[in-house]
Amino acid sequence: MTQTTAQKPAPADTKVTPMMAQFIEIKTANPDSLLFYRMGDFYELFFEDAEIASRALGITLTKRGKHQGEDIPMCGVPVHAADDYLQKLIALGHRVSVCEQTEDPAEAKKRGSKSVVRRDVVRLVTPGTLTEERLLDAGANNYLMALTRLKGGSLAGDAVYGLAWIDMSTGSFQVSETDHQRLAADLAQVAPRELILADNLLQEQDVRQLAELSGGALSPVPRAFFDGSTAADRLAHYFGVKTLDGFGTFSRAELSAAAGILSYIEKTQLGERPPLDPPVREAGAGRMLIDPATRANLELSRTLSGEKQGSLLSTIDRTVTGGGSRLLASRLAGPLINVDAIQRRHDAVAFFLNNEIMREGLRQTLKGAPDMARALSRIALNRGGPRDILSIAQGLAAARAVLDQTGTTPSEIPPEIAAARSSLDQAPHELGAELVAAIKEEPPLLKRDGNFVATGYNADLDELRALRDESRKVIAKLQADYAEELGLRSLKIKHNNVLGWFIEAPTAQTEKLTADPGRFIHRQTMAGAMRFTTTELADLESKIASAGERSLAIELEIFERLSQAIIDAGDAIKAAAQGLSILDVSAALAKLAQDENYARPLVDDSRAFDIKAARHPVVEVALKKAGGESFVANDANLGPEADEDIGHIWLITGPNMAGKSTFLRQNALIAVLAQMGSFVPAASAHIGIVDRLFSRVGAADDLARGRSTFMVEMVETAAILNQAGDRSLVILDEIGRGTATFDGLSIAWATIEHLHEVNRSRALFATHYHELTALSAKLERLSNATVSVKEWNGEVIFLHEIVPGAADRSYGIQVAKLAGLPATVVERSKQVLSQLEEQDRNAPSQNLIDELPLFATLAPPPSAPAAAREADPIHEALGEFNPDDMTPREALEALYKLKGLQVKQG
Ligand SMILES: Nc1ncnc2c1ncn2[C@@H]1O[C@H](COP(=O)(O)OP(=O)(O)OP(=O)(O)O)[C@@H](O)[C@H]1O
Repeated sequence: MTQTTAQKPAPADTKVTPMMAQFIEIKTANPDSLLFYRMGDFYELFFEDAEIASRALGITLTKRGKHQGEDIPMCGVPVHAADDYLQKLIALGHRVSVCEQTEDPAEAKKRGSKSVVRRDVVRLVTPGTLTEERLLDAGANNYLMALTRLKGGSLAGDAVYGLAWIDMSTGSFQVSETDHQRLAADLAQVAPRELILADNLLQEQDVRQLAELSGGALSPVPRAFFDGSTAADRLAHYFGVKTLDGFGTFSRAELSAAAGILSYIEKTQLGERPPLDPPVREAGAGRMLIDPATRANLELSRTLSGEKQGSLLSTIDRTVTGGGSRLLASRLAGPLINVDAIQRRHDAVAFFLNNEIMREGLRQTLKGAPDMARALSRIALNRGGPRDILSIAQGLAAARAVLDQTGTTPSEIPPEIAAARSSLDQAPHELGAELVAAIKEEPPLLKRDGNFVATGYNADLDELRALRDESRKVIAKLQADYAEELGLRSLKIKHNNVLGWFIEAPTAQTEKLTADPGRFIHRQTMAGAMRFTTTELADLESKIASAGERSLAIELEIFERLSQAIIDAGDAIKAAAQGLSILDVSAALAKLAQDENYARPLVDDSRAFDIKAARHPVVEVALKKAGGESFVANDANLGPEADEDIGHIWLITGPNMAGKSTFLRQNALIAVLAQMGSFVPAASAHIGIVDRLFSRVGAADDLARGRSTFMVEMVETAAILNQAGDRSLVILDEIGRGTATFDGLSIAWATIEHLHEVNRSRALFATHYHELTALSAKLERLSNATVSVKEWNGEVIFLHEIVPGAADRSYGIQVAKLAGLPATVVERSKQVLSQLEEQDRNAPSQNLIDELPLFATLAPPPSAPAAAREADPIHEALGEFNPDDMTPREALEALYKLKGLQVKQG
């Protein structure tokens, strides 16, 4: 992430202008961000800030005056378009201080003609503290996270880590405690946009690496932010309570992280207090642990190339509101491990599956419901506008409508839905009705533009508006009167911001006006026209202006009153917004289950993993879209026999392209879906809680961190073997592929033994090493499975069906042929293969099994295969020919050559 470290300009010297002196003072106080310095209708940037911003935004770099004899680089962005520029800079990881004029320029003038308008930084914009609708993704949470470490914090004396994360745009606030091993998974689950941590902690190599892995912009802060001795008090002070007891109990690490994040918010929001929920303790142990590599490999919320499209989340997301989409994303990021909680979510989905008419009506209503949580947050931060009030009004109206829609049902309402309905019931509906009456249907964006309060809401306002409208009519009449009196049809009364109202007539026809300067007071001469005013017109003008001013004052007063009422009812509004999101998610998952034919999984505390006729949710949809062959469903059963409680391993061999990876991933995805509370793409599924999910699928270089493909593979495998337990689900695809055959085979071999004997996890292991299938003779919980293919006329046909047994061969060469490898290479590969196979028949790997007792030190690997037996010269010559490239003459010569070789061989 880019961090902004603009050079500090030298302190003010005697030669700097007063404005530059002010800039330098403010910049010195805000060194770690780009300073947007307000000048009239622009935000200007100077010095290195200007250079960084002009490069990042692609805007022109100019200069303005001199500082210590050097030109001052400068660039600027217009205030009305500032949001777009901010968005770009924030996306690039910069932080921006917004410095506004805090007094009217007229006030400054009163202090002397040279005095500078007062300015101050009113806000520090950072990636994790955004609230503006245009800067946020409606369907994604925008988390700010704090990480702190307590040395020797655990009972065993190990370090513990405190985590706190806030979505300022909705007010959610969570804390948790974790250890070094889980840390990466916990960071990945939240996927913060910005991560703050003490500067000394960030300097530690391994912490820094983990922090970088989180993907958020890193913001180092002073260590004092996390001071443990004052943490509880600071937290209590923020929430205006005497003690935190009412919020639950928190560990020292959690308190320190929570206090740290609040200090950062106070620093960036400069006094404004976002309406945060009290912190909720998220038991890290209450979620399925999915480490960052697994999360990425399974493409849960993004594909390996970083796209949302094609991820599991985008495939299953049928929500219709921003809040629903965010809730679905966070449920998918952290599947549960509590059976009751999971079943409650399944009950809610089942309910909407059985009540289709109700569900569709509900979804229709929700479609029009605005994002109340984010509007509320803007209002509370004093950044709200009339449209935010309207959002609350419409959101509360939707809550009312949803309550009615979901009230009557022949079946019993499940607890999750009943709880959501109850929060809708307790929403401030009276306030909602008042807001609906108060705000116009399409109000302007900014309150200072006025004209957003509905007619009929305030009598004084209506009267002033009538006066204003009346005055406009009077002006129209005045124009007609003057025109007639002076016989000037081209005379017009117009308005602009500089002159206000004025009379305008073509210069050639102004004789009568200039003849009566006492009445027609000259204001301006234009090319071809002259402008005048009259006392009558000036009177009318001030009437209109004061009516405008007074009505704006009334509107602003109404705005403040309604905003305060909304803030006062903030908790109930937030709860209602959450209720709508829960209903949206449950209905969306029901719709998904119906559209895609998903089944309700049975999740319990056993070690079962029995999935019948399962499909890969994403590949299935992709195949359907392509309109070609349909997805072939497959079973998986890794559950224990009746009297054991440990998992089984399936070793899957099979041709390339047959569907091994797809099969592996679909089973992992089904576990995730089941435990996040969704139905699953299978005919049936019985899953004993999976507490940790590990996957090592595919290979990717991590050159940025200096690791080769093979190194990445081994690091990930090591993590699995060190951490997986008997409640874990492990997916391993082609372990050892990235190195020499015998090294790879040996590593894969030992890995399976370890999984079977030590980890005892439920596991799926796909491999190209057919030698491994021999292990099933030794390991009683290891079964061989293969993907069936048919061979027809030398062509291979993939059936994508998983069946018991081992593959007889790889068909790699057939796949290579399908991929378009030159025919000569394909032919030559076949020759080499048949020779290698011949050798293998003489020294089968079955021997390995007999020679290697479990965990015995590996015997030195059999010597490398002797170079392929001296090749047949005729075959070799054939390999050199490429018929497509030959002239008829060359072809004839080739034929003679072959004949000659045959004669030689006798
Ligand atoms: N069950 C299935 N039904 C239909 N098509 C499938 C199925 N499984 C896989 N496919 C198709 O086959 C393609 C290859 O699948 P996959 O990548 O899983 O093969 P693989 O055996 O892992 O191959 P390799 O060994 O080369 O990595 C997929 O992209 C998909 O289009």
